[in-house]
Amino acid sequence: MGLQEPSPEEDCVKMTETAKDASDRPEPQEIRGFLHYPGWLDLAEQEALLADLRDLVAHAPLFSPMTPYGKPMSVRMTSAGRFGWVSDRRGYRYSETHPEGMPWPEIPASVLRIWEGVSGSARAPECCLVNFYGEGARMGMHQDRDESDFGEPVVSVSLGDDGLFRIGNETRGGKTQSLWLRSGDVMVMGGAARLLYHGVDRIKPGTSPLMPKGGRINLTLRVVT
Ligand SMILES: O=C(O)CCC(=O)C(=O)O
Ligand SMILES: [Fe+2]
Repeated sequence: MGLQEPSPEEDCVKMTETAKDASDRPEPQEIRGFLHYPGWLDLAEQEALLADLRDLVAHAPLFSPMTPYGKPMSVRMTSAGRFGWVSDRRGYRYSETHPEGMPWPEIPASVLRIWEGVSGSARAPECCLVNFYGEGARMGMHQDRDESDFGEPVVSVSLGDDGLFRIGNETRGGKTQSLWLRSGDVMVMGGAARLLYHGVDRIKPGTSPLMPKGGRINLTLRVVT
């Protein structure tokens, strides 16, 4: 028996056990208008996504962007989609090519499914920015405002080490609130909260079995045009 192909009925049971539907997904927790979905991706989904990202980075290597002030950012980056986010002495902007000159790879289907599950948008994302945080990397408080339609949300996906995410206000300064983003978490930055300042203070190395060598990956999905 053990070596036989599963019967169609057994196959069907397996399908219902592995194919997630909306009711298996966590409910969001609202924080300052951002929607946090803790554990949106299970471990198998995180592993599949990581494999897709390894492939992506093989085609579009991570680079260390320079701020317009001439200081390298501590986060390494790359992108997928029609547009990628780049920064150099000329400033921050979206570009249709990687700094090495080639177009960006397509956004993996595993990533598009997350957007479809949480964004509530009728459009498809045109950029998947991939941020890699090694030990000591951080991202200063900023607004995401290089996109042309602030009616479209930015959807963020976290993998690997825990990251301390800080949410502020529509202008710089003021009181802030922080939370740890963990591997498999999704955050939707949209609606009235679309232009809130946010950043990552630090990561906690060695907190995720997904990436035993350490590091945190954050994806942000954006409609650009
Ligand atoms: O790493 C994160 O959780 C946030 C990244 C971010 O805000 C950005 O890439 O604009
Ligand atoms: Fe951001």
